[in-house]
Amino acid sequence: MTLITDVRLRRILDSRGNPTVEADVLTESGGFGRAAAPSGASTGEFEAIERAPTEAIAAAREHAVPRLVGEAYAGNQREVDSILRAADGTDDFSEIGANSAVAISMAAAKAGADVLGAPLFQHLGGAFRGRNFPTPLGNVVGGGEHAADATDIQEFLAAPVGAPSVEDAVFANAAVHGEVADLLEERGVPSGKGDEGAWAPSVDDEEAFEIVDEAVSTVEDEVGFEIRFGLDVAAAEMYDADSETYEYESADISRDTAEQIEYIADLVREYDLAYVEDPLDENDYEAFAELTDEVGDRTLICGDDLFVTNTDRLAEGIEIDAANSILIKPNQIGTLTDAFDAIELATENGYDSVISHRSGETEDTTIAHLAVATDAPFIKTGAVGGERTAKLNELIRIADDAT
Ligand SMILES: O=C(O)[C@@H](CO)OP(=O)(O)O
Ligand SMILES: [Mg+2]
Repeated sequence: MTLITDVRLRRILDSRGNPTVEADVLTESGGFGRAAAPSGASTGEFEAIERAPTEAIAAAREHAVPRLVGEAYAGNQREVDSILRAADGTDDFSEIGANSAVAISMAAAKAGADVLGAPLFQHLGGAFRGRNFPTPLGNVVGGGEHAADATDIQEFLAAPVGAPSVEDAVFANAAVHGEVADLLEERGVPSGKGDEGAWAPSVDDEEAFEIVDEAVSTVEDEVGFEIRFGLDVAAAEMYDADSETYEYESADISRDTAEQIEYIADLVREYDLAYVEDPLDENDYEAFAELTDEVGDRTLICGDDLFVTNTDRLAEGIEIDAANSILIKPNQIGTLTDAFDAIELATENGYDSVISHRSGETEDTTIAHLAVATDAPFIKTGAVGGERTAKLNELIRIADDAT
C-alpha cells in the first residue's frame, strides 16, 4: 500500500532567504508526504554534507529516486533510509547531499503516516506515544554565528522546566522573549533579531546573563511555575586551535581550556543553568568529560557539534562520560533512521535527547513529531517567528489531539 510511486524534489526558500530542498513522496494508495531540509550556520565539522540545493536535487534524482520509485515502501522507514544510504554511497551523504536525503527521509515518513491515517508521531513512535511532551528550550537572546555584533555565546535559552503543559511552556518562552525586549528598552539598548528570532543586542555576555536572569524570574513569578535557562555556547566557533583558547570578542577576553571549564562551571552554579550545549570545542572530549564530572549532576551538558547526531561519535563520548545529553538534528546525519538510532543509544546510556531545529528553517514540523515519537525530554526550536512557531504550535496541536 505504501509503495512509493513518485518522489518530487524542488528548491524552496528557507527562513534566511536561502534555497533549500523540499521533497514530496507519493505512494500507490494515494499517500502523500512533504518535507523540507533545514540548514545550519554554526555547523559542526563532522556533520553530513549539505550540497547546493540544485546539485543535491540533481544528484538525488539521478541516484536515489530511481531506487525508491516502484521499489521501496514509504511505511518501511529503515528500508527507505538504507536505500538512500546505498544510493549515496558515501559515509557523509556528500553525493546526494544530506539535504536531499533528509527531505526524502522525512517526506517518506509522512507519506507512510498518511496511508495509515495516523499522525506522524504515532507512525514513528507507536500507539502509546502522546502521553509525554518535551520541554521546549526557547532562544531569547543570542549572537555568535546567528547575528553580527551581539553576544559571543550563541544562544540564551529559556527552559520552563516546571510547566504543567506544553502549551504553558511555549507561552512562557514567548513571555520571556517579550520580557527581554522590555528590559532592553529600559536599558536603552536597541536590538534586532538573529536568525532564530532571538534578540541580538550589542551587549556582552555578562549583560545578557543579567537581562535573561531577570526576564526569567519576572515571568516565573507571573506564571507560577519553575523557569530556568540554559545556553548554547557553540564553543567550537570561538575556539582558536592555534592559540588553544576560547575568544570572547565582545568582552575582549581569551580563556584557555581550563579557564573555559571553570568559567562554564561557575555560570552553571551562579545561574543554576538547566542546560549547557557545546561548552567546549567539538574535538575536545576530555574537556567535556571534565566539565561533566564537575557539574553534570546539576545540569545537562549537551553535545551538538561534538556528537553531530552520529552514533560513532556518541559512543566515543559515552565511553568517557563526555556529556549527559545529545542534540539531535536529523539533517546533521541525513536520515530519520540515523536520528532514531542516536536517540536509542543515548537513552540506553542515560543521556537525554534534545531534538533540535537549525538556524535556517522552513515551516516543516517533523521535529515536533520526532520529539513526541521518541519521548524526548527536550526540544529546541526557538521561541517566536513563523518557522519556529510552526513547530511549537504543532506540539500544542499534538498535545490537544492526544489528550
Ligand atoms: O548550534 C545550534 O544548535 C543550531 C540551532 O540552534 O544552530 P545552527 O543550525 O546554526 O547550527
Ligand atoms: Mg548548537
